Amino acid sequence: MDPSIFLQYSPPNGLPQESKLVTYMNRSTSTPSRTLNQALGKLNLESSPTAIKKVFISEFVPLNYFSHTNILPDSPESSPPSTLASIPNTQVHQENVGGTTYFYSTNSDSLNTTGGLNSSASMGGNDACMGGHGSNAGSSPYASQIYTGTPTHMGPMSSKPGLAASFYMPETIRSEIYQRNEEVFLQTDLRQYPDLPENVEMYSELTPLESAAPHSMATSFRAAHRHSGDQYALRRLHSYSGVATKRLEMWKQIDHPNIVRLHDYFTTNSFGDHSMVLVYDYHPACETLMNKYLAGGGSNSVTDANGAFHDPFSSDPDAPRPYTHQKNAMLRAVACGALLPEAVLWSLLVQLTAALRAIHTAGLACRALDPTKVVMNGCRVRVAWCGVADALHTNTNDVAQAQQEDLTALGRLALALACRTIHCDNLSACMDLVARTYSADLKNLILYLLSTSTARRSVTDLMPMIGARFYTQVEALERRADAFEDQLAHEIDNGRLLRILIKLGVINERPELNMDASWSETGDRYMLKLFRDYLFHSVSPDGRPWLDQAHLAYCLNQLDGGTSARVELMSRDEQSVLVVSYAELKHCLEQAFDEVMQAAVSPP
Ligand SMILES: Nc1ncnc2c1ncn2[C@@H]1O[C@H](COP(=O)(O)OP(=O)(O)OP(=O)(O)O)[C@@H](O)[C@H]1O
Repeated sequence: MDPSIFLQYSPPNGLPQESKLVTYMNRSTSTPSRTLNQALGKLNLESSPTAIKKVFISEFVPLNYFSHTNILPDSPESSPPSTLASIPNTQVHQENVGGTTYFYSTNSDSLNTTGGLNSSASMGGNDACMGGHGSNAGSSPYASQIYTGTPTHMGPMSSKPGLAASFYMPETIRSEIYQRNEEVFLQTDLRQYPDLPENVEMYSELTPLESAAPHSMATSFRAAHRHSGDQYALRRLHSYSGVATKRLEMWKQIDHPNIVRLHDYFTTNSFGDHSMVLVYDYHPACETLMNKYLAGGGSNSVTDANGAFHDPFSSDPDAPRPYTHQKNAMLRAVACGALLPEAVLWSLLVQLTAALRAIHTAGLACRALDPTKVVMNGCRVRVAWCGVADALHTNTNDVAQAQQEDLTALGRLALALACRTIHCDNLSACMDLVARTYSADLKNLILYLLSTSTARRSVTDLMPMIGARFYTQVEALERRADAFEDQLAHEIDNGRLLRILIKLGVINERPELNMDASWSETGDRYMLKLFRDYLFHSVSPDGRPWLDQAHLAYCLNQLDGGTSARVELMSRDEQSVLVVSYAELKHCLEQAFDEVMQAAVSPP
C-alpha cells in the first residue's frame, strides 16, 4: 500500500462534522509524533488481508480466526496496568477508498493497553458481572481463543468392564446435574404447608423432605438460610428434653465426602414445642439406599426403571410376612437379574467404610447405619443425619460398644444390598446366595462384619478384604473427575462470553444516561454500536443475514482478550469505515459499562 494515502488526522477538519465519528475522534487531541512509516509498521493489515479491498461489511468474510498468530495479543503480560486508567492517546489516520473513508489508529499503546489485562476470564463471579471491575490479575492469552475440543484421552468414554455403566458414564453427568438443579431452583409452593413456621431461627422456606407422612419423633426439611440463601437440610427432633452434648460439637468437626456434614444445632419453640434442630448440608436429588436399591413404590412391579428391586411388602416393613416371601424375594431378585453387580457393591462398601473410618477415628459412633439413613446422589454415598442419635441419647457413653454395633449394622446393610431385600432374617439362605453370586472376599467381609465373636473388630481390618478393589474405585473416580473437567472446559467460556454480551446489551441502544439521550450513540459507545452491527447484523452481498456462530464466538473472544487484531466497522450510512483493534473496543466497553454502573449506584 502506498503510505502517502495516509493523511495525518487533525480534528475537526479531517472529518465531516456531521459524522458521529467526530465525537469518538475528538478525544484525541495530540499531534501525531510518529512518522507515517512508523505508524504503518504498527499496522498489521495482513491479519485481515481483504481489509483494504473490502468496502462493505456485508462482504467481510472472516479469515484465519482460528490462527493463533492472529488472535493472540502481542504480549499482554508486559502491558503496564496503569495504562488502563487513562484513555489511550490515539492517533488517527484516515484514508479514502472509493468514496468510503477508513480511519486507523496508529498509536501502539492503544493496541495493547487493555489486551487481556482486564479480561473477563480473570474476573471473579458476580463482582465481574455487576461492577465490571475485574481484578488486575495476570492476563490470559487464552481469553482471546476458542477452546479446543475434547482431549484425546477422554473420548469416546466407555464404561470399563467391571464398573457399572450407570455409575461412571459421562453421559449421566448432565442429567444428574439437571436433576439437582431442578430440585434446587424449582420453587415449592409453600402454601401447601400452612402449619410450618415461616422462619425457624436463621432459616426460612421450610419444605418437608419426607414423601410419606412424617412420624411424631423427628421430621426433616429443606430450608434456605435467610442471609446467604444457601440451602440446608434440617432435622427437627420433636419435644426435645435432652441437653446437647459435646459430641455434637465433635460431629460439627467432621468434614468427609461420605458424611453429610453437620453445620449447626439449636433448640427452638418455633414449631410450637421445644424442638432441637440439627442443620446439615443439603444434597439435592438425594435418594436413600432403601429407596434406590431395596424398596419401591409399585406393589406388583419387580424392578423399576433404575433396576431397583420392588418388594411387594415394602410399604409396611413391619407387616408379618411368610417365610416363603423372604426366600421368594431373593429368588425373584436372582431370577429377574436385579442383583447388583459386584463392582457397585464394592463401590458402596468402600465409601461406607471410609465414612465409618472417619467417624470411629474421631471417637464417635454412627449408631444409626441403616438403608434409610444413607443417601446417594450420582454415585456418591453419604451417611445422613449423623449426630441425631447422640442428641437423642445423651447418656449413652459406651462409644466402643456403639462402634462394634456400627460394624454389625454395616454387615446387615451389605447383606441387604447383596440380596436386594431388607428381609435377611434367614442368614444361611442369604449367605448362600451371596456365596453363589459374589466373590469369596465379599462373603468374608459380610461374615466378618456380622460375626458375633467377642474379638474386637475394627473398620481398618476391612482393608485387606477390599484389597485391590480400592484401586478400581480410585480409577473410577478419576475417570469421573476427567469427565467433569472436560465438561467444565467446554462450559467455562460460556460465562465469560455471556458477561461481554451482558455489557454490550446494557450499553447498546440505551435510550439515555444521565439525561443524555444520545449517550449510547456518541463517544465510545458509537464504536460499540458499530461493533454490535458488525457482529449481529452483517449481511451477505445479496442482503441476506450473514450468520456464523463460530465467527461470533471468535469476535467475542477477541474482544474479551483485548487483542491487537483489527476489525472494520462501517457506519450505517456506509460513508465511513473505522478500523479499530479489539483492544480499543474493549477499552470502550469497560469505560461505558463503568459509566452505567456508576450512574446505577449514584443517588438520584
Ligand atoms: N442432607 C440431605 N440433603 C438432601 N436430602 C436429604 C438429606 N438427608 C436426607 N435427605 C432426604 O430426605 C428424605 C427424608 O429423609 P428421612 O431420613 O427423614 O426419611 P424417613 O424415611 O422419613 O426417615 P424418618 O422416618 O426417620 O424421618 C429422604 O428421601 C432423603 O433422601
